[in-house]
Amino acid sequence: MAFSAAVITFPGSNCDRDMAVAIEEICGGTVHRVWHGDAGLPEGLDFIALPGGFSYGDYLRSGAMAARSPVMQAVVEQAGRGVPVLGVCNGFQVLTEAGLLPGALMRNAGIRFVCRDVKLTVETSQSLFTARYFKGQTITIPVAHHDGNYFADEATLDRLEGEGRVAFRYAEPVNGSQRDIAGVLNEAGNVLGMMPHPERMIEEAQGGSDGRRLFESVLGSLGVSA
Ligand SMILES: NC(=O)CC[C@H](N)C(=O)O
Repeated sequence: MAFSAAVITFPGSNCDRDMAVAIEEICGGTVHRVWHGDAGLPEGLDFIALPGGFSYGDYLRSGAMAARSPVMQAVVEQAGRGVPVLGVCNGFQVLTEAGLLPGALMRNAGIRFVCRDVKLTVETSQSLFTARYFKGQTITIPVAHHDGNYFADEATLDRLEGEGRVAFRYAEPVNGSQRDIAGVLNEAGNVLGMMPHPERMIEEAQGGSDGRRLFESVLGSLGVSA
C-alpha cells in the first residue's frame, strides 16, 4: 500500500504547500490537502501534518482558534489510534492548544519575530520522527515565529526529559524556551510538535537538507513503500 498523508489547511496557514511538497517528494504516495472545516479525514492515513502559518491571524493566542476547527476532532481521534501527527510552528501551537501536547508557546522572550536558520540538537533517535538521525547530532533548520517560547511547569519539563520526549533542543538560546526546547513528543510518541521548519530544509537549493531525515524517519517507521 502506498503512503497516504494529509496536510491540514487553516485560514491563515502559509506553509501548507511546502509541507505537502516535502511529503510528496520524500515519502511519495498521496498527499491529501484537507480544509480545516471538513468534518472528517480521508480513510487509512499514514501521516497527518499541521503546517506553519498564522491561523486566524494569531488572534486570541496563536493556534487557539484553529484548535477548535471541525477537522481537529478527527485529528485527535487519529492521534489516539497511533497515526503519526506532526505539527510545525503554528501546527505545534495548534497541537498544544488542542491538548495533544503539553505546555504552551508564548511570545518570544525578545518580543521580536525571529526568522533565521538555527542549530538544533537531536535529543533522541528513539522516535518515529527522529529514527534516521543520531542522538546528539547537530542539524540546521530555519525558524520563523513570534510565539515560539516553549513553556511548561517544572514537573512537566522533568517528565518530558525523563521520558525522552524532548525531540529537539536549540543549540543556542533562540526565543526564551524553557530548557531550550524546540520540539516535544506526546506520551505515546506518535505526535511531534516543533517550532523549526524541517519542510524548508529538504534540498541544497534551500541551503541544506537536514529536514529530510524527519520525513524519511516517518516513512521508514511505517514500512510502507513510496
Ligand atoms: N511560521 C509560523 O508558523 C508562524 C507561527 C506563529 N504564527 C508565530 O509567529 O508564532
